[in-house]
Amino acid sequence: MTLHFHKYQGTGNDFVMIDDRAEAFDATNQELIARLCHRRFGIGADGLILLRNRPGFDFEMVYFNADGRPSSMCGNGGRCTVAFARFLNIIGDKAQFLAVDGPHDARVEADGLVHLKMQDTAKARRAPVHAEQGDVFLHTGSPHHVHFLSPAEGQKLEEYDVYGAGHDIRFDQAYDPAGTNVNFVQVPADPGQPWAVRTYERGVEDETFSCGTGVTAVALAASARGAVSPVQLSTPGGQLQVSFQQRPDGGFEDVWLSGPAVRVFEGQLAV
Ligand SMILES: N[C@H](CCC[C@H](N)C(=O)O)C(=O)O
Repeated sequence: MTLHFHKYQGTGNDFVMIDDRAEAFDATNQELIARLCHRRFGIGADGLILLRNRPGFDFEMVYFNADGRPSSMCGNGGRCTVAFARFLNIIGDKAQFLAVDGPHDARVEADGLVHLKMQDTAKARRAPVHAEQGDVFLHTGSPHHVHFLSPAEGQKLEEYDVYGAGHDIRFDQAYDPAGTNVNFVQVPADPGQPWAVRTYERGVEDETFSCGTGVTAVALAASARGAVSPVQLSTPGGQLQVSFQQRPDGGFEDVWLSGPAVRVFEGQLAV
């Protein structure tokens, strides 16, 4: 069988994207998905996304991590799927699609900027590990542990051992059995400045260039440290913005993740 695919990236978080409206792709074939995502033996990506038809919605997004397993919501992947749907002329500049965590509204601007509405999010709670360092946990469609680097420790985000520290937290038994993604944040001198984030991603089992649900979790957690909507976030893969309204119960609604989503190339592969 010949597989026709497109490669997309959203601030460096990259995906194999497949127009699977015919539902010809075997979504149960974990080995194939992992092989397609493999950086040496395959196309190479942080995840694989199927765009499928779904009655009542413009489309459905089915997301798999690079390990080949179905996963929770992917924010950057959602933005890329909206850009892909626009490229396929399935949508105009607005969309409503179904993902694993429910319906999402989205808007695409002429310059390619994609705004994705995220699910309402409960307020940050003490993380089950490293709470003494002020670490918090939020679920923004995917689970996220957030660690704010402490200036007193003189830590610099660009020198931080994101893989080592991230791996330890991701596999800590306190997060069993599902695990979590792990975000490390440099607090800006002025909360109105960009918040720098690096993320260890579950299911990729490595640092990614950015994580959409991750920067969303960071922006919401940063609201308790002076950040005001819209929050600018800088990641190794580029700039993202998160806007939100805070609810009286401390939770968040009207949460939007905004940033670029780029079609890098398309290709065919015998599978
Ligand atoms: N690896 C994540 C899913 C993808 C999240 C990330 N790529 C994003 O943009 O939100 C997890 O297993 O929870």
